[in-house]
Amino acid sequence: MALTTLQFGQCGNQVGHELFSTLAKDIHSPKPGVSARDNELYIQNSVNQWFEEDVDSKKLFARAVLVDTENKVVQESFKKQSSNRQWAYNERTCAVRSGGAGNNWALGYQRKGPELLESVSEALRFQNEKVDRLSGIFSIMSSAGGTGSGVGSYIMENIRDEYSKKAFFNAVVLPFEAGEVVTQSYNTLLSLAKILSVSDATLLLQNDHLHSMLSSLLNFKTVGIGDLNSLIALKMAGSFQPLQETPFSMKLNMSDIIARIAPHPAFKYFCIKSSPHVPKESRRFDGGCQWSVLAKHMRQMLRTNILSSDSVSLDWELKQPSSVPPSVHSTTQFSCSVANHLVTRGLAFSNNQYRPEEDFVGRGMHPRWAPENAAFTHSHQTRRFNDQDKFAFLVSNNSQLHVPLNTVVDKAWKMFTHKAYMYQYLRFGLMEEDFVDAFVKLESVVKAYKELGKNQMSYI
Ligand SMILES: Nc1nc2c(ncn2[C@@H]2O[C@H](COP(=O)(O)OP(=O)(O)OP(=O)(O)O)[C@@H](O)[C@H]2O)c(=O)[nH]1
Repeated sequence: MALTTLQFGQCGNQVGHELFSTLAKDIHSPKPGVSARDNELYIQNSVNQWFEEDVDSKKLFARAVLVDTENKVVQESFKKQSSNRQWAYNERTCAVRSGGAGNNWALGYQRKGPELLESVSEALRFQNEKVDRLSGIFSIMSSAGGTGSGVGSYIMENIRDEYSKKAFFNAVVLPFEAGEVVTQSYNTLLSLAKILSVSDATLLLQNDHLHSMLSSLLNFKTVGIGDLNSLIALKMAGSFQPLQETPFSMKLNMSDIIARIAPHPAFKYFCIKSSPHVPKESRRFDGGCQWSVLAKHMRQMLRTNILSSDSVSLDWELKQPSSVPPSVHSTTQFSCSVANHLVTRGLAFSNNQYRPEEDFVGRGMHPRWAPENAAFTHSHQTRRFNDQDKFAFLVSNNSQLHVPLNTVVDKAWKMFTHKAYMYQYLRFGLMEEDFVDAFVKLESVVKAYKELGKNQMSYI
């Protein structure tokens, strides 16, 4: 099953580059921990999903289209790969204009998007006609600038019909709350609202949260953009690299996961939680941790504080799993999930000792309308990942997602009531009604996720 990745703007291109580097590193892992045959099968599946392989040189070419309104980042991607012998981009799959999009969704959506549409469509066709079975289109962008958000939403909207039978999903990087772009809340609001009607599912990635993970779990003294991207790429690759059929877990590909994680049109967002993130020098730890401990730790990440309606009380993703069972406060409860998909990678998983569904399926963990067997799925892959014996990922669509979405709506609304920076958008043809429509759409999503949270049950 093949996917084509669309990389939009500075962030989309940098994250995309890091994703393909992580995938190539995983493919070429010197210590896969499985038989040569199983390793070969995994590599074949992974290459088919993400890359084109040159028959003679065996070099991998990313099945990607690079889109930007400035040449710089795309050029840098090509420069970086001249020293990289494992994989490359194909030069025919770039769609680039000059001038930038000035951190303005309206400039990106109204001007630059239409200018780029034809070359993006051509580049996509060039990539896709080489593929036997295309399963989906995966777009990556940030929401704060003008290109990722504006051009990204315009292109997604305008190519949707051509790929109406394919999984169509995207990853959006949300800006730092104390962000560097003054109009970032408007851009985020407008792009999330637009993408909502065209994407089957949207992975939300929060720069602030990723930053906290790197500083508190991996002890980074300073965190650069490249570090954030490595973590994003790790989460994506860990969740979407090939999985295997076992007696107790399901072999799902990326589009199966998307269909399961966002089964309802009102709940199309998801996040990826992962553990354990261990500094290299203390890697001894991860092999010693039981799968049951790791899976229970992942479940803790679904806890919220019932005394605070707006925030997650203790973020368990910022803690290392401990072999001591967590002490649980009566003030915490599980957030209600539309769906959770647990991916475990590494040492064999035996369900004689532990069945994760016992921890992830139960009273109040899912809305009443969600069939319990579909609301939680588990997939395993025995091949080692990221040079660790055990790594778990939780792809989760749960009520906590209302928090980052609500923050965006609140901040944008405060600016909108003062008409702040509106002229920048109106001069590119946007109208106040477009903002009002976007607020209505996103507020209804926030409300749906908040209501979902009311299904949650106190810990018993
Ligand atoms: N995680 C991550 N965030 C990034 C990266 N590059 C930029 N950002 C964030 O993305 C937002 C800015 O968006 P960009 O992608 O730079 O902008 P753009 O889409 O290229 O749009 P224009 O600059 O207006 O043409 C800010 O919130 C940055 O913090 C990156 O490589 N990784």
